[in-house]
Amino acid sequence: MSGTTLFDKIWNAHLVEAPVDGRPGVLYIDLHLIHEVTSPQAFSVLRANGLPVRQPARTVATLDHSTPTLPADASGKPPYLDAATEAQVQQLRENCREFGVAIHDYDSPARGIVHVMAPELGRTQPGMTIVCGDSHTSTHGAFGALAFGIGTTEVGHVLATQCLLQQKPKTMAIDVTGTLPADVSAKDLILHIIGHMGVAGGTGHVVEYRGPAIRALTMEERMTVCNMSIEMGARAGLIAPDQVTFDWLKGRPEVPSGADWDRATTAWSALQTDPDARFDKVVTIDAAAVTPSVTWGTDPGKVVALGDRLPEAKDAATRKAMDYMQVQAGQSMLGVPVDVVFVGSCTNSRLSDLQAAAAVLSGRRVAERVRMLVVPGSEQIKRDAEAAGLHEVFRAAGAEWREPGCSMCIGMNGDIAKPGQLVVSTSNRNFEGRQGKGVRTVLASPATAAASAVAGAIVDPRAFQGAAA
Ligand SMILES: CC(C)[C@H](C(=O)O)[C@@H](O)C(=O)O
Ligand code: SF4
Repeated sequence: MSGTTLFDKIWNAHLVEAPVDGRPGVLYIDLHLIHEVTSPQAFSVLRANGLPVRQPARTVATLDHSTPTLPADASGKPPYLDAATEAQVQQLRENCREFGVAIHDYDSPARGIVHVMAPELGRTQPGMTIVCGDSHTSTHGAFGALAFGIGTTEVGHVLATQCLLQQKPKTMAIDVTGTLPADVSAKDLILHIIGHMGVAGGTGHVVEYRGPAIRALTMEERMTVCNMSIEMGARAGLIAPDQVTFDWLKGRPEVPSGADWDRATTAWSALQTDPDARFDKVVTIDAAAVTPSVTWGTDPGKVVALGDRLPEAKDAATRKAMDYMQVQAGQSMLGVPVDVVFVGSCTNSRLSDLQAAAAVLSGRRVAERVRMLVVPGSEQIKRDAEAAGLHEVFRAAGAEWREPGCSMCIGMNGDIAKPGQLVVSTSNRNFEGRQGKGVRTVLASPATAAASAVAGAIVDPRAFQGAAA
């Protein structure tokens, strides 16, 4: 008999009832994260059926998508885009009060993008099952947790039962061999991987990222990688926990301490794929071959290394994407004029991301033609960044320093660009119109985004390393 994968270990430990004859299994959920967009209907269903939230202590709410990133006015009211976004926030507040769920409201020092704040609090822990009505729940897989997005109906199921009906996914290993070159980021790595796999390459699979290049990543970098797993269609991304994970978690508010910590780390250390375990699919990626990369099209699989030429427009979908993005087969993305730069989102809004952008901007100016927004992922990151003086670097360079939230990643709060504008964005999706009607999104690393803000056009950030003269 062959060994067991990390995925199977977590799956088996949480199975209340195994899937049989095509019927889904019942999976126990350790942590349910909720935000204002995908939870209102679920609470309405509970209310209509007279059901309580089964385990409020395993449910955590935050405000992120619809929250303004400009500070409140003199009366203390946040400047909402419209009545609908304000009502959404108010509804989550009321639902949490009525059902006894903890919410990180504006007065919470821990509020932030759901996939940023839960790890910060130490709510995200190895070996857990974690769900949220949000596709980028895959982020939490960086800790060796089985974490994936669910639909609003399922949010209701989990609220009511703390369980989820689930078909067993297939397993895939992505072995990242070698060493990532200096000045090439985790964002470049995951863009490269998605470019290689395509947007459907991971469909139906839970992907475990392995190998020396993954082991060498910090927790923040691992979160960036796992965050975008969904963009290749994967159900979830996973990285086995190790000392890097434990060091990052130790001392966080919701993490066990003392003897409980020792017991926890002993248990977590067993969360490894056995050497003889078999995956349904294995893919190998050479980290040494990764260079700064960006997207050129309207899905995250249309990736090109900076300086390389865009592919031929051989099908209608490619031609459509090129038309929308106003790019042509055979050109490079270097030198493409930039209107807006967005540094933020659950992919790249953590302290190290802001530091990478600040390192480029320090002593330099954002180009006249460019508007640049820097949006920390959480209140904690905002405090840490300000303590380190990063906000001053951004402001001195001419960038806007905002309040935490999803912001221009999706633009639900009103942070959008103008039709036709090109945004270099550190987020994870470049769909048509996502950052505003007719807006063209180019996904990039924080360093590439910041360097392009200075140049006013897409540039290779390696030309900007080191302090400005
Ligand atoms: C609003 C929410 C449902 C959505 C998601 O599921 O991912 C959003 O976070 C996104 O990034 O598109
Ligand atoms: S930052 Fe963007 S991708 Fe992440 S949860 Fe918010 S909208 Fe979704």
